[in-house]
Amino acid sequence: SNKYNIPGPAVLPLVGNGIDFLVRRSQFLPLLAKFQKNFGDAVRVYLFHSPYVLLYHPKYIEPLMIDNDLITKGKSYTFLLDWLGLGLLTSTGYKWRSHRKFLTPAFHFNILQNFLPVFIKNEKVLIRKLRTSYCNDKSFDLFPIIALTALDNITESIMGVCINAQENSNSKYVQSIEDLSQIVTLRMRNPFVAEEAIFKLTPYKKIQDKALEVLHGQTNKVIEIRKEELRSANIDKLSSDVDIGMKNKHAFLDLLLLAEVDGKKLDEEQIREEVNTFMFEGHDTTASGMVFSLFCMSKHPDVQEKILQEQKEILGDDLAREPTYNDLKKMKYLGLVIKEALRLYPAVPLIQRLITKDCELAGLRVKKNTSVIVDIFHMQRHPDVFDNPLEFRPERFDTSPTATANNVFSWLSFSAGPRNCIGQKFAIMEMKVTLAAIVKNFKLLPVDTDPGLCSDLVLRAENGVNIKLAPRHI
Ligand code: HEM
Repeated sequence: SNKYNIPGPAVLPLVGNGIDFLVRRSQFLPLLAKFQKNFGDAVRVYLFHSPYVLLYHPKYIEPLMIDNDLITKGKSYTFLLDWLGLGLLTSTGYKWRSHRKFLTPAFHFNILQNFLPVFIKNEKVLIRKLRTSYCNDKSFDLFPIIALTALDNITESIMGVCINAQENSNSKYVQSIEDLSQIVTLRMRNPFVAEEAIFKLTPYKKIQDKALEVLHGQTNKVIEIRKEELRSANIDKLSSDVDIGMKNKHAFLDLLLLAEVDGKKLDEEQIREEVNTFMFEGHDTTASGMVFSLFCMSKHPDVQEKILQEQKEILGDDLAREPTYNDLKKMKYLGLVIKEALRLYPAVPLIQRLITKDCELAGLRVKKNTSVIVDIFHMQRHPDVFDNPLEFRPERFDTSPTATANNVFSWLSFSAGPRNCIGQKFAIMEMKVTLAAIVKNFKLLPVDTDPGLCSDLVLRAENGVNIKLAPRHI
């Protein structure tokens, strides 16, 4: 019997609907679309004996996102634990609450302003790379290139350590992130490989171990470099809370290394968990966001012209001038372009919560221990939520939106409620700096291949996100 008043496909003994989920990575989003088409905006499925509910409409999603008790992440996040441990993304309860409170000041806009020179420096390296190696008749995949820019941005800003990944073009780190993301999401879909005993027998286990060695090696290196800098400067504690909040004498990493939570410094493991979490969550997301924004722009030359026009209005005669924080705030149209690109191509396409108490979501009965998948990707393409949802039209966010689109829960690219993205302002700032520079320097030309979208933790593309570049002269 269905103790849920939620429709879904017929459930087989033992495997549940697990067989349906055995699809190629680029077929997972289409599978979720098929469930929505067949059963509506809320669908119940079972992966083996574990119940999942898929939500596609803001009316069901809103009550979930605003509930201060429903802050525990879904079952699928367990596959991230070997990599990220229980950092801010994956933890719950008191640990999450106290770390969130403790880390929030590090994302105050006073601090973010100090990152502007970092973003500009790395944008310049990117422009030089693009001009010398990619500005020709050949199409190329943006993702690995932009991922290195984003990696340098996060490492140098919040970690306070310079690794020059763009110039050393050591893409072992980026490759490892991609390998791990694919393995982790495979385990989220495939209930067989999900089992630790089976996973260990597959070749994926070896690939995962190798990738973890690279990623953890990198985070350990970053922590060691910063520790050494603090040691040689004789700094062993923060002189006051305002060091972080207002004056930014210290990077985010120093907060982890020096500050106290409940009268105690964080232990080594807690520090590593947060560094791994922020290194990943702080660069792969913005990389995806920038790459798909550029992809959308490549198909819309008029949008590029409008961005350029806005740049001219803001920067005046000298289009090559470095933008100030104030200039960034004035880039309203570019902001709309990013918002619209993230609507169609949300960098985090799916999120999940574990329901920790029997509850009702706008009439849906959801039992304790159900994992609820919020399908941000399809919700943001829902024809009841956005007019002509597949059309790329940045202006849609400018004029008064339709009644349903007005709901803040109809645009969830950064999630909402207590577990929303802590890095939203950081991300928008980084994306504005980088995207404006690219549009000023190049014409983006479309390439006619289907990217083959994959929800591999962040939105990626099986066939790459390809464009061509032609020079502009500014
Ligand atoms: C375009 C860029 C970004 C997008 C679309 C994005 C999106 C999201 C989303 C949807 C969540 C909720 C995840 C969940 O419920 O499991 C989230 C959480 C989070 N994001 Fe972002 N993010 C972006 C950039 C960043 C950046 C730049 C940072 C760090 C500097 C960051 C750090 C985090 C962290 C730590 C969390 C967990 C917060 C918590 O649970 O308290 N993100 N992000």
